[in-house]
Amino acid sequence: MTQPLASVQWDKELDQLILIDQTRLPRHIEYLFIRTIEESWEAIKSLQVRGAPAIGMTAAYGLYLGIRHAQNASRRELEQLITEQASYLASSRPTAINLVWALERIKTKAFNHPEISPPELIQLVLEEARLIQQEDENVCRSIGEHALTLFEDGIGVLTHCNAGSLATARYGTATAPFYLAQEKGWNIKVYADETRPVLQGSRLTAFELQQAGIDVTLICDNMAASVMQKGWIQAVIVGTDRVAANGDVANKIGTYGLAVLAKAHNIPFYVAAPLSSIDLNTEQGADIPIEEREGTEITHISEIPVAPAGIQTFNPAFDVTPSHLVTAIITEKGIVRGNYKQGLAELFQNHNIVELQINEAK
Ligand SMILES: CSC[C@H]1O[C@H](OP(=O)(O)O)[C@H](O)[C@@H]1O
Repeated sequence: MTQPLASVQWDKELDQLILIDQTRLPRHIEYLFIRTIEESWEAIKSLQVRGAPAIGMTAAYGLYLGIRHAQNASRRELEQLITEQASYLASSRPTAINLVWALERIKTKAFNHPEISPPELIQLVLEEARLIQQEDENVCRSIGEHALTLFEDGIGVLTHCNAGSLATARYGTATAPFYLAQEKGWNIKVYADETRPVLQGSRLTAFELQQAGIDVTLICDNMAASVMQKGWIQAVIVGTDRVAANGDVANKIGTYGLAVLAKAHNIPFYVAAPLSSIDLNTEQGADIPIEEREGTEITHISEIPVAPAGIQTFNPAFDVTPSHLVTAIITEKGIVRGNYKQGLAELFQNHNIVELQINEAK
């Protein structure tokens, strides 16, 4: 098995962030050397790095890049700068809660240490960013272990978009059970939706699973119903950008349709959700801000026009799946079913997870 590509790496020697440019995959494996907060913001905005956990990590490192030269600032000036730079990074994409979760986690940690000097505070921000990345790999593996209790050797599983190793520190969330099943010697047959318009499924999920030697079949989004009808799919598993307190799930556009199809075919529909993607401060899915992106993502593929010039477009990057269509939410702390409002709240309470007070422009 080829080790999955690490989409986000911190270069300690050169004090820089190294990203795989995911807009160039699968044809070209190219790296971006990020040295400023502006480059971090642009990498997130342009989907050079994408995937909720990966953009959270990138924002965390970007915050450090945005303050690292303020060694001579006063403590008060530095705290003000951290707040301003975090707000700037949060403006890059609105839906994935991991972005603001990572920034709020760092701010909370930093501001809870009034005794340390500005240079020490700058170093603390970097150390917390690195901790977020290190934890994410273990979180993804734990999600995979819990997800495997719901799968069997030899089943067919459909997934959407890329909630893979490229979207996280390693393993992915929705793809974690595929990597762990391979370690166990199981053969799970993965069906990957291409995921129009940006094609994260064909360009990224199919790429990374094929590289890993995992049995993956690429299908167009409009083929999902047929493969379900043929009986090839025993489960659907997707990632998420944000789970609301009631269990409604924001994820890549097309996820809601898959959930309806799964229900119609009596196929379980699972959501792999790290706690960092669960937002108990947002009551319901209707309150989750849905990013709308440029119409050129729809009208062009690799800069080749596939629609008439000037055509009107509607390009929401995400949709919301109501909780009643979700069979279970798989987290690193366990699997939640049924009454999600109660189950998610209990999960946080039982594991002493402090829900960060996230202030975001709605
Ligand atoms: C674990 S990745 C979660 C989520 O993020 C992706 O969106 P994007 O590619 O626009 O960043 C997709 O919705 C994944 O399911």
